[in-house]
Amino acid sequence: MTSTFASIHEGNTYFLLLNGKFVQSESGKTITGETPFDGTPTYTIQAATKAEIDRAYESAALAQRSWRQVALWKRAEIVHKAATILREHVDEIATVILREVGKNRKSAVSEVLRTADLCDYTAEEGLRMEGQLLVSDSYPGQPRNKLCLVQRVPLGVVLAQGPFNYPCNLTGSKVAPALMAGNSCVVKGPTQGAVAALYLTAAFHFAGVPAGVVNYISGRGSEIGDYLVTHPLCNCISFTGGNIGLEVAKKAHMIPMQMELGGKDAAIVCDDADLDLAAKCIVSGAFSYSGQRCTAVKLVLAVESIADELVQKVVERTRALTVGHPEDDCEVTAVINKAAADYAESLAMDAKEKGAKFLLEYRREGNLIHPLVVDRVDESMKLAWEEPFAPVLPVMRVKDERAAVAFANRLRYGLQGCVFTRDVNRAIMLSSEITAGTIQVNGAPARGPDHFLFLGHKDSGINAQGAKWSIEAMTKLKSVVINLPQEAYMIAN
Ligand SMILES: NC(=O)C1=CN([C@@H]2O[C@H](COP(=O)(O)OP(=O)(O)OC[C@H]3O[C@@H](n4cnc5c(N)ncnc54)[C@H](OP(=O)(O)O)[C@@H]3O)[C@@H](O)[C@H]2O)C=CC1
Ligand SMILES: O=C(O)[C@H](O)COP(=O)(O)O
Repeated sequence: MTSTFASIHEGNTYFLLLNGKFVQSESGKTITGETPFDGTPTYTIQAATKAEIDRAYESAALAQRSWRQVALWKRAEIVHKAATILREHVDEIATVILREVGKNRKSAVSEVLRTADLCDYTAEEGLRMEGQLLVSDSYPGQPRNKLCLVQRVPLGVVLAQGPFNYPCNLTGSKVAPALMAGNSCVVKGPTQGAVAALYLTAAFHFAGVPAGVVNYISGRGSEIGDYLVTHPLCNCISFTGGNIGLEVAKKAHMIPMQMELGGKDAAIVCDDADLDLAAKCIVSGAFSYSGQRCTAVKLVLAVESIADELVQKVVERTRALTVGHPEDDCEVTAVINKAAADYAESLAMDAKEKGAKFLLEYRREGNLIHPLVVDRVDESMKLAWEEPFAPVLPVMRVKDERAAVAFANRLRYGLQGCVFTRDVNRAIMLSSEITAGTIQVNGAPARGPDHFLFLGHKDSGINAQGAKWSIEAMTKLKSVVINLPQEAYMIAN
């Protein structure tokens, strides 16, 4: 059976989507990716030109004028259809994710299905995007002779830029709410993950959005990124990625932004914690998808009195992790590329040189770093502060939970964190004092489920994500005030 997606590529070469057409770039330039795990060629994508970026934005701006007047139920019907298309092609798309970003098959399948669920939920959330009616006499001294109708209105063209680690889900977490809000999209996929992001974008095209409502651009962010984010027809930037996002935010003009950036999520383990639970959450939190999650546990702050016992449990569980090829559903696989592996290695070696202890043998084959627990990390080490985005877990021992909170609050990031304690009051008190978007109590940091609030404080982001909040982030408020000739009270009897 021919795939719905047959027209997005020719053999191994994948196209741009401009104004409803899948095309090769006029640049004649392409980029061929390689698998993180064995360096074999994956797919060839287009290196778009500035003129093609202009066309994408122009098409999106024009199409949005009609799209914003498409009935909400119709928009929802199309977004639901996109979810169905994703489910119908889950294996095809999961294979692309596995090859492009080295995610094991089970997790890749889960990412696609999670994205379909996100689309369905967002469609329903968009249908119920409430307005508001205000009456003037609710304000002191006012008669009821004014009615204020408040609505959310679309921004126009949303630039949707996702990271490599969830090339389908984090692109979908932008496109679905953008469309439900009445916006159109220019999608720029991560170069490693570009084809998965193209599949996601194309799913909306095949679901029936009018030409120009979704457009897809590929090419190196370092080459075309500035042009994309400063484009005069860009009305909103929804960006997920690393510190580059901080630069993007500074370059962008006065437009709304939804920025989900890096994290250094700390796990605070109190002296009354359930250490088996804490160890389980820390190991899964630190090493799933090889630590390449913004919400990965990236620092353990263990109260000294329980640190030895906790570390022993963490090491035992870490030793049991499966390490190897994503096709074998191994939990730890190669990180995205050599530069990422080199960076993580440099952080680990810097810590070791400054006195930290490797509790497992350091092993690396190419981009595959075996899970490593680094104990007795202190603030002189880069690993205490920076984001490895790899299977390297630092443990810092602290006097008590107050010292743990104090250190966590010195981190530049404020995405998530987690607290392990049996005392709910203590959990609430500590969570309220930690400067982060979300604190998980007795659980690992996580963005999912995708209708939950998800946001970063400090250098971890601007604005918020999560079905409802993403729709809001891609709209503005607008009001119409009806001035009545005299007071008017609606009555029922
Ligand atoms: N808070 C969150 O929800 C998440 C945060 N992250 C963070 O992202 C990082 C890893 O993901 P990664 O993909 O490497 O992130 P990057 O920041 O490297 O890339 C994110 C996106 O920005 C693009 N880009 C690169 N340079 C520029 C530029 N100058 N202008 C505009 N866009 C540009 C990239 O394109 P290209 O691929 O072509 O370089 C990609 O599409 C980690 O720091 C992680 O913490 C990841 C996932 C979720
Ligand atoms: O990109 C990421 O790292 C995701 O936002 C993490 O999502 P998860 O916590 O649900 O895996």
